[in-house]
Amino acid sequence: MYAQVIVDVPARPTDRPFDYEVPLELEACVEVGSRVEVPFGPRVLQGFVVGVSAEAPAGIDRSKLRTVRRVLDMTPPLTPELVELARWMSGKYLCPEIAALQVMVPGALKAKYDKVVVLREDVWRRREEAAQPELLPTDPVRAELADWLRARGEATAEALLERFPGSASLLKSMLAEGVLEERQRVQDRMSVKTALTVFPCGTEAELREAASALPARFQKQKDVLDALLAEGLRPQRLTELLHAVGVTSSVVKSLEAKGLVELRDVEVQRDPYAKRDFARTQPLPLTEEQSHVYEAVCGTLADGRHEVFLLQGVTGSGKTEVYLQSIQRCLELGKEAIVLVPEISLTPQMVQRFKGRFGDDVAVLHSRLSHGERYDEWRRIVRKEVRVVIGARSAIFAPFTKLGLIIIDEEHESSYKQEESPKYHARDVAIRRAEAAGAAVVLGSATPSLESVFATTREGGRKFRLLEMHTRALGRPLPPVQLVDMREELKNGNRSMFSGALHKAIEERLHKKEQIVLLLNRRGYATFVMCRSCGYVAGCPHCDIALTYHQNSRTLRCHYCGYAEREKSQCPDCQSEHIRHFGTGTQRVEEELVKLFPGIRVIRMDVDTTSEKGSHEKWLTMFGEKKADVLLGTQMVAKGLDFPDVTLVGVIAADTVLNLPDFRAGERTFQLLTQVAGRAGRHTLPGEVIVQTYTPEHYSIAAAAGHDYAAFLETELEHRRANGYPPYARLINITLSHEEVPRLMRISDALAQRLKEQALAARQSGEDGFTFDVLGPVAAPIARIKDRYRFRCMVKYRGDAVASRIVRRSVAAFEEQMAKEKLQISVDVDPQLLM
Ligand SMILES: Nc1ncnc2c1ncn2[C@@H]1O[C@H](COP(=O)(O)OP(=O)(O)OP(=O)(O)O)[C@@H](O)[C@H]1O
Ligand SMILES: [Zn+2]
Ligand SMILES: [Zn+2]
Repeated sequence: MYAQVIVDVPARPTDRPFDYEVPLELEACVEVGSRVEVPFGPRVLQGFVVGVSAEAPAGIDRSKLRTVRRVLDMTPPLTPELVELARWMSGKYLCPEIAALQVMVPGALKAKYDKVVVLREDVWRRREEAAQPELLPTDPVRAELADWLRARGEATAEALLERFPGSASLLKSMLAEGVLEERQRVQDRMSVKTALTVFPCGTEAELREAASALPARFQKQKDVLDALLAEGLRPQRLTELLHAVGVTSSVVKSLEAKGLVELRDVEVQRDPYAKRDFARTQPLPLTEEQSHVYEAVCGTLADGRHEVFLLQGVTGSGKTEVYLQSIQRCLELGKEAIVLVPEISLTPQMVQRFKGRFGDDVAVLHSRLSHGERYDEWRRIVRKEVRVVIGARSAIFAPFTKLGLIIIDEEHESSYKQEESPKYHARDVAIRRAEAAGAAVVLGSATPSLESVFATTREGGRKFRLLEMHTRALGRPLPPVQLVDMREELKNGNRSMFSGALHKAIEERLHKKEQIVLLLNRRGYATFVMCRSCGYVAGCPHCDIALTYHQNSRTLRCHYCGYAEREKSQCPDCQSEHIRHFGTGTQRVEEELVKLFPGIRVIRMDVDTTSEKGSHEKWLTMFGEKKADVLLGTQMVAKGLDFPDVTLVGVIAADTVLNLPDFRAGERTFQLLTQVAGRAGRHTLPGEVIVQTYTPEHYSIAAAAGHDYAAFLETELEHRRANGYPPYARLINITLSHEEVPRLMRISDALAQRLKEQALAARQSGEDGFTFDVLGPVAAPIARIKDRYRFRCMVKYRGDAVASRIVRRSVAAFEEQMAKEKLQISVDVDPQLLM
C-alpha cells in the first residue's frame, strides 16, 4: 500500500503530496485523514495522509520510496471530506495545504519534535558475537541498559538517565559506538489526562467476606472496602477515595497486594462545563413568523439537499429558538449540526441555551478553553459522543461525518475571518463544506452583511434564500432611538461626555431600579498622548502608529510590536508641560459615572477586565442577578445579550468607527448601533435608546435610529456600486514588507506589473467571465510595523478561480527574493480589515 502525504513544512516548494510506502503492519490504520510520522530529507516530520493507493504511483522507482514510520492516532483526526476541504482552502486563500490541515485539528495535535534513543540490535549483536570479549567495554550496566531499551523500544535520554543514574558517559560512548542511535520523533503537545483509579476485584459477596476476614488492626483497609461497597463497587478515582475515607495511598496499595483491588490509569475527561447543571428546556411554541422559517429549513433538511438560507430577523425576534428547533429536526433525521457564533457572544447565556436543550449531546469549542479542555471536547466529537457542536470560527472543522445543518449566528461579524494564515472566512468555508456534504446552511442576523443580502437578490444570482422575521418574539416593538447631536451640547455649554438627555434617562432608570447598557465603541478611541502646545503625538519608534496610554501601569504601549515607555511629563519636542492623554476609555466613562451618580453600581467590560478566564461569565451573571445598574463596555456588550430588565441603552459616541479608512465603516457602524439598540426592552418592560453623535445626518446613523435596514442597504449599495467595492467585486489584498523603502517600492511596482501581465495572459489564453483590476502599489494605512515598511497592492476581481491563479503565479515569481532578502508578501483574499 502507498500513501500520499502532506508534510509539516509550510513553504511553497514542499506544498504538494509526497509518496510513501506503507509497511504491511500499518496498512490497517492508514487512511485518508490519518496523521503519520515520515522521514523527510534528514528529518522526521508529521504529515497528513491525503490519498492512498494499492499500486505504486506511476513513474516512480519503488526502491527509492521511503516508508511511513508511525501512525500517530488510532482513529484518523480528519475525514476525507475535511482533507478535500483543505485542498480547496489552499487554492482559494493561497495558503500551503499543510496550514489548512493544521488549522482543522486542535492545537494539542500540532507536532512537537523530540529525540529518543533506540538500540541498534544488529550492531549490538555483531559486536557481542564477533569481538574478542576482552576488548568489549566492561561496564556491567551496559547489558542491563540494552535489555531495558530492547524491552521498551525507545526512550528519551532523560528517561534513560532517570532509570540508570550516573550513566551519562556510558550513554555517550554507546552512541559513539553506534550501538545506540538517536532518532527524531513526533510527539503530541498534549497527552490525554489520566488519573489512578481503584477497581474493586471480585463480587460484592466476595469483598464483604474479605472485609470481615481482615483482622482488626487493618481497620483502615476495611474502611476502604466499605467505601467501595457503599458505592456499589463503582471504580473510584484514587485521590477522591483517599480523601473520602481519610487514609493514605499505602492502605490501598496493601489491598492491591492482597488482590482485592486493582489500580489502573484511566483517562479523565476535562469537561469545562462538568460542574454546571443546565436546566433542561422544552421547545417553545413558535410564533407564526418563526414557524414559517422553521418549515422552510425543515423542508430542505428532509430532502437532504444543500441550500443556503439567509435569516434576517430583527433583534429579539427569536432566531435562537428557530436554530434550536431546526437542530432538533436535524438530529431526528440522524444527522449532525454545527453552530458558529462569534467568539465574543459565546457567552454563558448562549451555551446555556444549547446545553439546556441538548444536554450532553453538545460540545463547546472556544478559545478560552485550555489546550487540554479543547482537545477533550474535540475528541468527544471524534468518538461520536456528541451530535451538536457550538463554537467560534474554527468549530466549522468539527470532524463530523453526517453533517446535516450548519448555523452561523451574527453572520455579518468580521471575526469569522481569520486574520492570520490560513486567512479563511468561516462563512465561505461553511458553505463549501455544506455543499460537499449535502447540508443546509442558515446564516442568521438582524443586520446581515451586504455580501449575503446581495446573494439573495436577482442581481446577485439568488444564491441564498431570504427568510425574514420582522417582529419580536415576545411582542414588544423595537425600542425608539433618540439621536443627540453632541455639537449642540457643546454649544450649550455641556462639556461632559453625557448629554442632558442621557443624563436624565440614566437618573430615571436608577430611580426605577431598571438596568442600563452603555456602549463605548473603543475602536479608534484608544487613549493617546498629545502635547497641547505644539500638537506632538507620542508614536512608536518602530511602527507608524500612536502609542496607547495604559493607566494601570502609567505606560505608553504600541499595540503592534509591544514597545513600551514611561508616561511623559514633558513634551520631547517643545518641552512644554501641557502634555496629557486624550480620548475616552471605558475607565474614564466609569469614573465620570461614579462622580455624576453617587452610589451607582457599574460593571465595566473591556479587554482589561475580561482577560482572566471566566471573568466574562462572572460579570454577566452579576448583571443578570441585578447586582449592578450599568453594564458598561466595548463591542462585547452589544451582542446577543438577553436581559429582561434592561430598558435603557446609551451609546457614548456613535461615530468612532466612521472615520476609519475602511469601505465597510458605514456598515460596521449601522450593525453595531442596531445590535446594541436591540438589547433594550426585549421582554415586558418598554425600552429606550439614546445615541450620542457628532454626525447625526450620516446615513448609517440615521438608518439605525429608524430601524430601517432597507434604507441603509439602498444607500450603501449605491456607494459600493459606484466605487466597485464588494459585493459588486471582491478584493485581494497583497501586502509587501521590507526594511528599505526604495527596494520595497521597486519590488512592489514589479509585482503590480506582473499581476497585470498575468491577467492579460489569462484573457489572451481564452479565459473569460472574470475581471481583474490592480490598484496601487501604495503605502499601507499603517505604513511601518516593527521597522518594516509596508506597501500594498489591492486587486478587485470577479471570478474566484482565475483571480487566485493569477495572484498565485505572480507572487511565485518573487519567491527567491523572499527567501534571499527578507522580503515578505502576504496575501489576504476577501479581507475584512483593511489596516
Ligand atoms: N416562540 C417563542 N415564545 C416565547 N418566547 C420566545 C419565543 N421565541 C423566542 N422567545 C424569547 O424571546 C427572546 C428573544 O429571543 P432571541 O434571544 O432568540 O432573539 P434573537 O433573534 O436571537 O435576538 P438577537 O439578534 O438580538 O440576539 C428570548 O428571551 C426568547 O426566550
Ligand atoms: Zn510640545
Ligand atoms: Zn510598535
